[in-house]
Amino acid sequence: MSVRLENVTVAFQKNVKALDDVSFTIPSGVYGLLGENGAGKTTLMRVLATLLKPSSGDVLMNHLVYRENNYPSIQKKIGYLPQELSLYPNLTVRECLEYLGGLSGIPKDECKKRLDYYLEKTSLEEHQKKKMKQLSGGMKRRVGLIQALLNEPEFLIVDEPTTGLDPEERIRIRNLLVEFAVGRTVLFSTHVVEDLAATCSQLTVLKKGKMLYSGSVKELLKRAEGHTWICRMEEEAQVRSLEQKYRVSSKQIQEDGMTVRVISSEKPDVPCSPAKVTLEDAYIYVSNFQ
Ligand SMILES: Nc1ncnc2c1ncn2[C@@H]1O[C@H](COP(=O)(O)OP(=O)(O)OP(=O)(O)O)[C@@H](O)[C@H]1O
Repeated sequence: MSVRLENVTVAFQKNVKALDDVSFTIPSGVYGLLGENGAGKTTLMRVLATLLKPSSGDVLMNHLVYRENNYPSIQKKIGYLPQELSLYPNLTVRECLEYLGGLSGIPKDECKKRLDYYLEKTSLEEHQKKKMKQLSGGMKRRVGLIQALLNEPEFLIVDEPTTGLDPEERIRIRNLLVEFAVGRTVLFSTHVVEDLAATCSQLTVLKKGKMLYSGSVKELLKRAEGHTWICRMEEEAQVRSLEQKYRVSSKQIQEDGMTVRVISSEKPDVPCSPAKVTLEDAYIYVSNFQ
């Protein structure tokens, strides 16, 4: 399954475009959607989930065009984890998911099997008898993910699925999404670059509604090659002056001074050496220099 956006624009008010002429194709596997706050990620996902009609442009799921008469067949193939989801506070985790499974028309025995599997995969087995209102934020996020997975959709759309999860749970959820994506399409939106570095080989970068990059992680890394530097500074004042001139992506204090990572089109005019590009560097490079 592949999903294609063609010149999609969403304008909430005149002159304010949450998405501005965005075109790219989401093939099967895990596909990343990266962008700062307000970049347009949630808007794009809502369009893909059929919850929002674009002001102009088209979306196609394989050859099926996103039009109201096609929505029922499109929606059957979609699972969606929105950024905010409130589920029945007085039901237990299991009751809530069984109810949602029933609404999706999943046969009872099959629903039970899937629930056992996904509750184990998301480490929620021991919490399944808790009421939804008793769960922590990270647990609610995982229940939300199960509701999106339960129907085993061909196209899974997940909006920041790892928010509020501890490091071990993050890794488990990322691995679950990679496993789930075999033979399916998963759109994974986040502003945590690390999550995408670990899961996907292709992505789109958005900024203020515009598409800055769409393609492979490899090609994105290549773009920042020769523009990432490691500078060694001895004094805090030197670091401050470097920060005023260049885009600093990270700083590390060491015994003999400070190591500063700089993203710059030209070699900084301080002692420095080229660094191996990370996805975070490449993201900062395309977001600021292209
Ligand atoms: N219903 C709405 N009405 C008016 N403006 C909106 C609406 N929804 C979103 N916007 C605006 O559209 C832009 C994109 O918002 P969106 O929520 O899609 O960004 P995002 O990339 O998901 O951000 P975040 O990472 O903070 O969740 C923002 O400027 C936002 O204020």
